[in-house]
Amino acid sequence: MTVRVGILGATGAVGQRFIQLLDDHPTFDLAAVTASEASAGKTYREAAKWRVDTPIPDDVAEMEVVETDPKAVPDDVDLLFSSLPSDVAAAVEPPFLEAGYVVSSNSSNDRMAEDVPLTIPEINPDHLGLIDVQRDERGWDGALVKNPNCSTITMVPTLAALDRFGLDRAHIATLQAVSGAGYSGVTSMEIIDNAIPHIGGEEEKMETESRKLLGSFDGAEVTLHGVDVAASCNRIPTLDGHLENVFAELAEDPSPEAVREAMRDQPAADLPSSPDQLIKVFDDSEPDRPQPRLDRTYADGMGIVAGGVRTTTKGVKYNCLAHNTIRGAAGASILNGELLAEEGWI
Ligand SMILES: NC(=O)C1=CN([C@@H]2O[C@H](COP(=O)(O)OP(=O)(O)OC[C@H]3O[C@@H](n4cnc5c(N)ncnc54)[C@H](OP(=O)(O)O)[C@@H]3O)[C@@H](O)[C@H]2O)C=CC1
Ligand SMILES: N[C@@H](CC(=O)OP(=O)(O)O)C(=O)O
Repeated sequence: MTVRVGILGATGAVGQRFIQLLDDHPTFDLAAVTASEASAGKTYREAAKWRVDTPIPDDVAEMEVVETDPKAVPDDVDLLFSSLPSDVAAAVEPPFLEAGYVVSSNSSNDRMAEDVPLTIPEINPDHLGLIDVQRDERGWDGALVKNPNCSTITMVPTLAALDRFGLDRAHIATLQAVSGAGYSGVTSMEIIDNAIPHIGGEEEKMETESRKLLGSFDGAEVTLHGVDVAASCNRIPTLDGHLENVFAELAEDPSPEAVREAMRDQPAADLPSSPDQLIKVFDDSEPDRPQPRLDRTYADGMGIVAGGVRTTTKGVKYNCLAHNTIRGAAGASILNGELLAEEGWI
């Protein structure tokens, strides 16, 4: 079955990743690209300052960019991906939902709303059931599904694997790539030869979104997981790939090998963009992995890579990494779109 898709905010950094990842997608056919009024009416090639490392697909280059308005998007588009600034998304997504579109959104607004599924297909696919609650409460014909923040999605699959040992507490320090801040987010004068120990709002997102993702859904509401999460976020001068140091306190006392096995056993999803093995784990023979430059393209950027598993007095510490604009952004929304299609929500 072919699904006709559109991208809201298609000219931006994440929008460009959507276009790259949707090129040659087995079932999704790109039919609409939107951006701001300043870009509307131009061809995509004219409107987008293309910065992705593969060329703009020929058919997309000549597409007309339209306004981010339900009236400008063809009615026969089945699924919209959203990569708008969150304040814009908060204003613009509801009219699309009222008009009956299903929106798989990467923007941070409404991630913690009680009736909005915040989903990683390999971790909490059942939370999509919140769509029925959402439709009842909001009267929308469409549906809104969110993927998490890029730093959150990097660690949550590893925490899910640790939960079999009784996950009590997780403390995390991040080393985040500059692409996470967008093309103009940090200047070269700020970041070269430097590290910035603050990323606005990021720590709160990691601390709350992770508990929702790991929480349980009873058909009516999500109960947050009881794990105590504390994060400290740092920007460093890598281009792509967020690396994180995790310190997890556990009820049980597993060996590093048992932890590595649990991470390797964390199930993948049977979806077109899901990796065959969700978490790749380095053992003791390569204690200096994962590294952003060497490991961010694991599984075409859709996988999680972990390593350096060591015991502590109350549990384990380890490092994990994911590609922030692929697994952490556009790829995460596409995977949610694939799950929506697979489960018949579109
Ligand atoms: N960069 C990253 O790694 C990550 C980003 N995100 C999130 O994804 C979202 C997009 O980020 P990013 O791609 O970096 O942002 P960009 O600023 O690069 O792109 C924003 C997009 O939104 C469009 N837009 C801006 N204002 C309006 C408006 N008023 N009406 C309609 N369209 C508008 C822009 O169009 P135009 O070109 O015409 O201005 C552009 O297409 C954000 O919410 C961000 O927080 C999430 C995870 C990672
Ligand atoms: N804050 C993230 C990127 C981002 O935009 O996150 P969010 O999707 O939560 O807005 C970073 O700097 O790496």
